[in-house]
Amino acid sequence: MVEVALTIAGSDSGGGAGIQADLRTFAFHCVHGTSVLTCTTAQNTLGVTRVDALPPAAVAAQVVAIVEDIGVQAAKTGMLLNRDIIATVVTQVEQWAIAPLVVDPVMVSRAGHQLLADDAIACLRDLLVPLAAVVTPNRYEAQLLCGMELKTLGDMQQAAKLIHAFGPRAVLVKGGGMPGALRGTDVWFDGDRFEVLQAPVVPTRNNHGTGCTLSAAIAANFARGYEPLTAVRAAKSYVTTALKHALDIGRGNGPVGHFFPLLPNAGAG
Ligand SMILES: Nc1ncnc2c1ncn2[C@@H]1O[C@H](COP(=O)(O)OP(=O)(O)OP(=O)(O)O)[C@@H](O)[C@H]1O
Ligand SMILES: Cc1ncc(COP(=O)(O)O)c(N)n1
Repeated sequence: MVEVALTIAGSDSGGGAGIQADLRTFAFHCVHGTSVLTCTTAQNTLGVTRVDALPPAAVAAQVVAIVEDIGVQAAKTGMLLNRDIIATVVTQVEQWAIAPLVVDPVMVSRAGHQLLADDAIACLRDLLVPLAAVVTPNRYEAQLLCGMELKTLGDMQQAAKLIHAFGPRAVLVKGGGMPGALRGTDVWFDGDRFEVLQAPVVPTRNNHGTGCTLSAAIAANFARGYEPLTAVRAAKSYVTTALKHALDIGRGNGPVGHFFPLLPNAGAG
């Protein structure tokens, strides 16, 4: 059987994050990737210069085309941009019972560009997050979702608990934006147990797309039938390897290397 995963996300013209990172991640995991585009970004390693939304009806039609014919074993959401697109995605996920769903609550790019309208945060939190098998906020997104500042491991655990109360089955608070050794540390909470997932900090500025890659790898592992925590552990290990093989391209933050670990003479970025 061929496993199929779906990403509902934005396009990154520079190829480092968004749909492009998700599809490469699915392919690396030998899972067929389907995609629903929510918007295009004019983007490179330095930042985002323009964002154009797709009409919500175009988003809905892409979902229908995929689920009516192909079907998916797991899905993830990334950049959803605005309230109308979020509401459309929620309707489609519910109507077609798309599950398990990984929600990456993308809000701001690594370079500081806003990727979600201010008035859409509550909509994402109240309508989409409760449908998630796993929601994967980074430091900044966790702060916006639960209203507390994150400085320590204890703060990450507290935030995971607060976000769990919004209704997802599990929360993974990611540490890429945390200080010191916490940069490679993520916190898992499923309502029952906490788990601290640790990886050595990879000393590279080429970290564009880490969050997209992690959530896509979790979805791919779900499609392959992994249990949630097993899916997350394997995905974290993949991101660490991809970071070690990040690409030194452009003048800003280059992308992680999704396939480069496989190539002979793959150099670390
Ligand atoms: N320098 C690093 N060394 C090791 N692991 C890292 C590093 N930076 C990020 N990570 C890991 O990468 C994953 C993604 O976390 P991060 O906090 O960077 O997400 P994000 O900010 O959503 O990413 P994105 O850049 O796609 O928005 C997490 O597992 C995190 O621990
Ligand atoms: C289309 C799109 N989706 C997601 C991100 C977040 O990734 P990052 O924080 O690495 O910029 C992005 N920059 N662009």
